[in-house]
Amino acid sequence: MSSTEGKTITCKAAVAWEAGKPLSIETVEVAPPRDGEVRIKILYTGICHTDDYTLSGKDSEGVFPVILGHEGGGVVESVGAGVDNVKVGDHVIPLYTAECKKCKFCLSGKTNLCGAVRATQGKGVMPDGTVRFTCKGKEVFHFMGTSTFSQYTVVSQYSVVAIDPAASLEKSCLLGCGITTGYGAAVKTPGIEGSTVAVFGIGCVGLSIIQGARAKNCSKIIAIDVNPKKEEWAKKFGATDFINPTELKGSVVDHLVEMTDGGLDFTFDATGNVHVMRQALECCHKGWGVCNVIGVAPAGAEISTRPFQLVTGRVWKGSAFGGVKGRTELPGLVADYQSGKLWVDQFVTHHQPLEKINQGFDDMHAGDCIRCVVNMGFNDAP
Ligand SMILES: NC(=O)C1=CN([C@@H]2O[C@H](COP(=O)(O)OP(=O)(O)OC[C@H]3O[C@@H](n4cnc5c(N)ncnc54)[C@H](O)[C@@H]3O)[C@@H](O)[C@H]2O)C=CC1
Ligand SMILES: N[C@@H](CCC(=O)N[C@@H](CSC=O)C(=O)NCC(=O)O)C(=O)O
Ligand SMILES: [Zn+2]
Ligand SMILES: [Zn+2]
Repeated sequence: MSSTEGKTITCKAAVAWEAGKPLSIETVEVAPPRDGEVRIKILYTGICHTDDYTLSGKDSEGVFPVILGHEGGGVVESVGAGVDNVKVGDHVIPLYTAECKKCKFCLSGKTNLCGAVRATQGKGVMPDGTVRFTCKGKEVFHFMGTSTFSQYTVVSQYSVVAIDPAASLEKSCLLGCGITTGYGAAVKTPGIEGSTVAVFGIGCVGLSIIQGARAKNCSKIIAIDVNPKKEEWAKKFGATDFINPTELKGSVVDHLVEMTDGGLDFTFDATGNVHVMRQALECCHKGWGVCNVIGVAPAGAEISTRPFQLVTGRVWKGSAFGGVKGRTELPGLVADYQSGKLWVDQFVTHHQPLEKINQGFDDMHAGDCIRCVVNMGFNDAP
């Protein structure tokens, strides 16, 4: 039993008081976990573009004040009644895509989406409709069921998975979102083995798609990005070609169709730009090309194309968290990282302490950052 079990913990967190403003490092109170909940000491967290997107005010589910963050790694501090999937001291990764293993979605065998906590998660509250965070006497909302920008957070038992304690949490926290999202989206695509692939947007997600496509021996892996610095990154991860659309005379779609004798077998959008999503569909091969939308677009944005693109056999689909079931499959990805099969360390380009988390957001915008890992400030962190 930990000395803090059953008690409110006072700790540091980065609070987003309102949209469009920098985060504020505050002293917050974190209430004990209730039935079916887990309180986690967060040691490290990545900063994902989705945190930035919600902070910007463009997220239709955005609520403030809130503690953002969903790419964390930590240690279980205490558990509420009825929790049997993790225990105090376990090394864990919080899961923004929960897995209850008993809802209609989880039992369908068709999706990694889970219905157990998603509705309350989207409102920034725990499954019982209340919050565990307070700051300066005000209630603070949760984010994506994880809120990893706090030294301690509370999550549903369905939103956490234990991993091998021998794995570095400083690195494997990135499996909580970006790497798993891209790698899973690629390797779980039926028929991708040996095929031709185009990846739009070469950030953490895009590089992870390339990594997955390489693992599946794709014959052509074309990386597309408007940032010329991404060519070296894309080639390092396994891209066979790189295109900067701003350097082309004609359209990127025409160029890709010509390069691939009629179009790609599989394409992926990892930009969040709806115009790019259209390009990613329209460069697919007639009759069978499949476009997977992964990027998150602002509230109100819509995708469009001529229905003829679909009539002639192209498919538009999407995926969240790479189609990966977190509690069932994430420990396997951690094992793949430990064995060297899955690159993770290579994604970490920047580090910041919690006090400088806003600098981490600036790093992300600078164009040469793949992932910034934030150290939450525990001197005993492994
Ligand atoms: N569906 C899901 O489960 C998840 C979705 N996301 C979303 O995926 C997207 C990518 O995330 P990150 O890799 O972290 O972002 P990132 O910002 O690191 O990478 C995006 C890349 O797209 C490039 N880009 C921007 N406009 C472009 C254009 N017009 N054409 C080609 N390239 C362009 C940028 O230069 C950048 O390199 C974001 O929208 C993020 O919110 C992230 C994680 C999970
Ligand atoms: N709140 C947003 C939805 C954002 C979104 O699509 N999120 C992805 C994960 S992005 C991670 O970095 C996701 O998991 N989607 C599935 C889900 O159930 O949320 C909005 O309202 O647009
Ligand atoms: Zn993310
Ligand atoms: Zn479920």
